[in-house]
Amino acid sequence: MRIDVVTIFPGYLAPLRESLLGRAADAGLIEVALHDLRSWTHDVHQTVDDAPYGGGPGMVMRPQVWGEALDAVIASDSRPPRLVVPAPAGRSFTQATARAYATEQRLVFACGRYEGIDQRVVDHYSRQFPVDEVSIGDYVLVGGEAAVLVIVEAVARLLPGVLGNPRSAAEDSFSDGLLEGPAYTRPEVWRGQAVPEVLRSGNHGAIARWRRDRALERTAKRRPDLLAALPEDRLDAADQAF
Ligand SMILES: CC(C)N1CCN(Cc2ccc(Cn3ccc4ccc(-c5n[nH]c(N)c5C#N)cc43)cc2)CC1
Repeated sequence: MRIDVVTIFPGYLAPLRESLLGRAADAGLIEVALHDLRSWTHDVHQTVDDAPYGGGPGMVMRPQVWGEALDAVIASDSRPPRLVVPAPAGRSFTQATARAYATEQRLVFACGRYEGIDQRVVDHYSRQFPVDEVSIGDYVLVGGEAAVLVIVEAVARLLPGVLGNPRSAAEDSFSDGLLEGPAYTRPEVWRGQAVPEVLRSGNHGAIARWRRDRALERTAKRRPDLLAALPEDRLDAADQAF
């Protein structure tokens, strides 16, 4: 997978080259290219923003510079892109979105700042490629860069060969629609707290049941919306207690 990120703060995306993603890049599983939006400005001040039509606070990012940048970046590789634009008003980015993006050959991220990017940029490219405006959560950030770090990590970990243990991605939260339950490791007792007996029993059936119960219990308490959204056939008779 090729990932291009256009931003006025390329240094913000440096973590994409660290650890998990760094190894994936070194292994050729992911190619990451960072592009400074200001490279496509033509004035001495490298202006990327202007006052909003209709008035209001803040500034909006100019369409001309984004158009020149995205034209150049998209043309730099033959793989067809999905353009991803993080935005507070975007559709929610979920694990299902991450799974869908993991099947793409190429993702191009447009990181806005200020009050966002002139809408005509999204409208223009939507006529040529799939374009998604996505939000990583119901809180307000200052720009799209943090969202790109989140999205790229959530997607990259699903790519074959990126995670040391592929079962992790298959069994983590949200994969079966539930939150995962509590996890434990040695020592058996820590500050007077013992590991639940069943996990040391060697009874794999009982362990699986206990883990399922804890996942259902936690989901019911913390994310009843996920439980309500589960298809009927995903809950068996033993689950009905939740
Ligand atoms: C004055 C008043 C009526 N306005 C009302 C609407 N407000 C919306 C507004 C607020 C902040 C920003 C800053 N910003 C620029 C680009 C950008 C990309 C993503 C995000 C972002 N924030 N939160 C997420 N989950 C995000 C994601 N993904 C934020 C971004 C842009 C836009 C702005 C203020």
